[in-house]
Amino acid sequence: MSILEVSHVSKTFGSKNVLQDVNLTFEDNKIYGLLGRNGAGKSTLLNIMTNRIFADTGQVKIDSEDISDNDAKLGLIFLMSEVNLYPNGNTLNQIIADTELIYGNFDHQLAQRLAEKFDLDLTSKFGKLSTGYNSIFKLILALSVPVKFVLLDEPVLGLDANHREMFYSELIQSYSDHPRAFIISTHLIEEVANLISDVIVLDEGRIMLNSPVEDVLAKTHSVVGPQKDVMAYTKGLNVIGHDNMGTIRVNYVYGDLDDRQLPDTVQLSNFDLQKLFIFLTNQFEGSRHDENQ
Ligand SMILES: Nc1ncnc2c1ncn2[C@@H]1O[C@H](COP(=O)(O)OP(=O)(O)OP(=O)(O)O)[C@@H](O)[C@H]1O
Repeated sequence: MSILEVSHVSKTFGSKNVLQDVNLTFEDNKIYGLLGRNGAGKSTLLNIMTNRIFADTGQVKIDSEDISDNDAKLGLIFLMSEVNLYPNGNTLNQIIADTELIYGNFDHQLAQRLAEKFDLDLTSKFGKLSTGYNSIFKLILALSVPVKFVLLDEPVLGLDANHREMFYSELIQSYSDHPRAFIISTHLIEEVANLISDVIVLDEGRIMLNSPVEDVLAKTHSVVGPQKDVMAYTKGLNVIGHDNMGTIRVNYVYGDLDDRQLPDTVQLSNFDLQKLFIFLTNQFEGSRHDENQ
């Protein structure tokens, strides 16, 4: 198994601290979701992880070897992003041939099958592709290169709902055929929630959450019932958000519940990753500072 390690990575642009002492470990048999609000530093991190830009401090290593200026290790990582690295005048077939020169062992059969499935003509010129097909082509490359770490930065940009579904199912198929690491940076949390095994939340350049999805969801509790009972039950717990529906109150708790007695009037259930993300990254008005607690 290969391990990709990000150690103490920091990056500033001008006076802005975009990444602050980021430490992460990726195994090559998991699908990671990299979540964060706009400007959180996700693309910067992915670019540093592929040596496209340099960290101010810190290191990125694969199996304990620094990746910078290390072609053997860089050949194990592929980043798909909205940045267009390919000449507009080249055909898709030419770009595939060039990609194979860099990464070797390109899965032509898969690329051909996917091109047919998505109705993409590989003799087209790259510069003539629509936004959606530009993404589709780059996704086909990402699934067909023989790397251990596939980094996808906003992979479904411009894809319609049908094409997004098709892509997610192909990703799962490809992963089960050849387990490797996928690191998916996206704002479409609901769409990837069932796909990812681990979730990483980046907030203002710092890692706020880094855990298996299963563990994270097990710590989410929505506590529903009459206002005063809910407030009493959740006193002292980590309430990260709330809703009021008339006299009914929902408090959203993140963390382990202790053995306190649940009143008959109050019900507990879990809530989803998207809601958790919204609460944790403070997109919910008043979520953090609940004056009633
Ligand atoms: N080359 C650059 N020069 C100056 N500032 C930059 C540069 N690249 C990124 N930034 C800034 O760094 C911050 C993080 O940007 P980044 O693109 O990494 O965030 P992100 O999480 O990918 O955001 P989004 O979800 O909006 O794509 C932003 O404030 C951005 O303006």
